[in-house]
Amino acid sequence: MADLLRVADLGLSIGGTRLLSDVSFTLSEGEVVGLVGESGSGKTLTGLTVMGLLPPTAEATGTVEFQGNDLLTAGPEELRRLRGSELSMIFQEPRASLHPARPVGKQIVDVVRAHEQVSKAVAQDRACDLLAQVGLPNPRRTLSAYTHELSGGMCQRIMIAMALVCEPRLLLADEPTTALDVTIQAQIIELLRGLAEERGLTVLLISHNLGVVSDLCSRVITMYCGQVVTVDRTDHLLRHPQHPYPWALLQASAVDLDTEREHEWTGIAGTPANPARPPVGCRFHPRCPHRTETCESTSPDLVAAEGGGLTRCLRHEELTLSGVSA
Ligand SMILES: Nc1ncnc2c1ncn2[C@@H]1O[C@H](COP(=O)(O)OP(=O)(O)OP(=O)(O)O)[C@@H](O)[C@H]1O
Repeated sequence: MADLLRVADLGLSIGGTRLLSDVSFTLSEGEVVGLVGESGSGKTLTGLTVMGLLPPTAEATGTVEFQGNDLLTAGPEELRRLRGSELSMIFQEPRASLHPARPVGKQIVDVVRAHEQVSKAVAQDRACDLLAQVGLPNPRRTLSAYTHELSGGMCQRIMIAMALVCEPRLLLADEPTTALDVTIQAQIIELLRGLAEERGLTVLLISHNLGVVSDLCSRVITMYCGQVVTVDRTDHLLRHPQHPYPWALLQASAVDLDTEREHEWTGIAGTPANPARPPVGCRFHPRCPHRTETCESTSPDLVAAEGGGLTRCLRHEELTLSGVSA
């Protein structure tokens, strides 16, 4: 499959503070890929960089190639056009992204009419179709509802409907289920899975939750302290992590290998390193049970690992880290 997105050596500073370094990964057409890591590891900033939604004081280096065009050198007009036609992003708190004092139907109609030169009546029919496609019962009635009349899961379905207006090729979903209860989380994940399969939509699912990611994604990118530390197939990552960080994430989240669901989050010992002041050497070394003196002084590159993935661990060839036990 052709690469839809190719991020290479991405670095990002905001207001002179370095927050992302050497972020590299690819997404193929139609792939659903997870981007995981603890809070502050740089997942959202990576998504916002792809969308061109950074604050004015941001400076990005490297390349973010989408369908062969470098988004980092694209002008604001071109980025706006892409966001209106090829790229969409949904966020953690859907209610916060919707206007509380306007019926949701009007808000979807606005988005439709911002993209297509159609009458209000046609835009309303399109809004209704979209609500049906994201599994909302009674779409006509939902169009006239306000957010306070809808559940969090319904609001997220509406945000997904809005993200689909432009029929994007790539959907960035930033913690789309975190604010929802477990049953609704599963329904939203099923919806995303269906959309990816039926539309060939490429999805980058940003989450700290390995259970959610392992349910939906064929590959997983792990970030720590502003860097990508592994890229691997999900099944391989769960059984044979090639880096002590995803290994620790797996142990801490206790993913059950039989169901591939996360049942408890206990956290990793130690404090996440701050990307603005990263440790010398391997950024994970202060929390790594396998560190050596070399890890304290030598920065590892992202290199090929056993199983076909990539890892940023100096000791990956000698360590045998087994995944979580069922
Ligand atoms: N606009 C900004 N200005 C300065 N620092 C920022 C800005 N946005 C994010 N950061 C910092 O960059 C780092 C990465 O943030 P980011 O939001 O990408 O992390 P994350 O992995 O998505 O975490 P979370 O899961 O909590 O959303 C954090 O240390 C954060 O405080």
